[in-house]
Amino acid sequence: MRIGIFTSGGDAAGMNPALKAFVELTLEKGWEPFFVYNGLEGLIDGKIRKASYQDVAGILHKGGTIIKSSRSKRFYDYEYRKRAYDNLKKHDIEKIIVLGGDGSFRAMDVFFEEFGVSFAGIPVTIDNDIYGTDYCLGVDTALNVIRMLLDNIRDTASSFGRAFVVETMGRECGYLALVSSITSGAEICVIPELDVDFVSLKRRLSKELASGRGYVLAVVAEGSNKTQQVADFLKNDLGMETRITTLGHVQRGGNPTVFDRLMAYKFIEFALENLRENIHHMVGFKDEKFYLLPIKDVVSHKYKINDFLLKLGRRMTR
Ligand SMILES: Nc1ncnc2c1ncn2[C@@H]1O[C@H](COP(=O)(O)OP(=O)(O)OP(=O)(O)O)[C@@H](O)[C@H]1O
Ligand SMILES: O=P(O)(O)OC[C@H]1O[C@](O)(CO)[C@@H](O)[C@@H]1O
Repeated sequence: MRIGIFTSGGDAAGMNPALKAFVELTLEKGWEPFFVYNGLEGLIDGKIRKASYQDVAGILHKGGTIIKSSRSKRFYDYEYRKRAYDNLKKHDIEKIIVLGGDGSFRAMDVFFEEFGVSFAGIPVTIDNDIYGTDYCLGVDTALNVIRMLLDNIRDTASSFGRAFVVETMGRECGYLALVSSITSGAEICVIPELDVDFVSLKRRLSKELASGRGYVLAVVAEGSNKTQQVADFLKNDLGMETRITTLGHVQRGGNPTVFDRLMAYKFIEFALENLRENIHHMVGFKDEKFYLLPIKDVVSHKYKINDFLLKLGRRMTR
């Protein structure tokens, strides 16, 4: 059997370990692994090549994706999806594994409906915002990168007695900011999922500053659109010298953590075990178990951060 794999949407650490696992496990099964380079764009342009052990040697520790990723305007048009299908047929590729976010799964579901190409989607995004899975590959590495950066910022914040507002990525989802706030001991956490009570915040932090607090760390999710507002609050309401740090794309890079490397293998193994005829599902990880969820269910629901984490985060919003 010939199986293709591609990476799509925002890259995340864990993609390379997953590609390595894919090639090794596919060959072990006596199947033929193919790389589709450059995501959906490469599928349209026929950038498809048989993969070998050599291709995946020495990539386990690398962030990003050695086969490149893309977002594709053309894939929204039937004409280009047909071209993509013809490319797969040319190589006799029967099934696909896609490493990406729910946008990429949606794209492949449309493709499945039109051409019957079976596929398994593995959730890979630093945003950890996909319905049906507690964990998306790459989020652990991103959280560790953010942790390191927040520790560094704390060093300078405490040295100067300043307030820092640190903006994380995550699109509309506050997961990265929330978990980072909790695990870095931030004083303020602002995410789209929680309301902020600036009056209570002022009361609490004024008291803390009066009794010796030397600096303030606020972590703000990009999706809340409140970075400037929080900075203005710290400056005007608390009278603190304030700086904003937007972490940006540094959060997407870095070598994958042990956890992401291990999970990459587990996701791929489960996907290959279940890559049967007519599969058009995502491999989810819930309650410590892997399972399959139809893409229709994935894309018709919104991911919700679990209540326990939200409860911990709420203490930093007031
Ligand atoms: N309904 C659709 N029909 C055809 N193609 C689609 C559709 N939805 C998404 N796509 C394709 O999937 C690509 C990837 O989607 P998107 O940019 O949302 O990234 P993602 O996979 O969700 O990853 P991330 O959000 O982490 O960057 C889009 O650029 C587009 O080419
Ligand atoms: O790389 P781009 O196109 O600037 O996209 C950035 C977006 O991608 C992500 O890094 C991953 O979805 C988001 O957190 C962020 O909003």
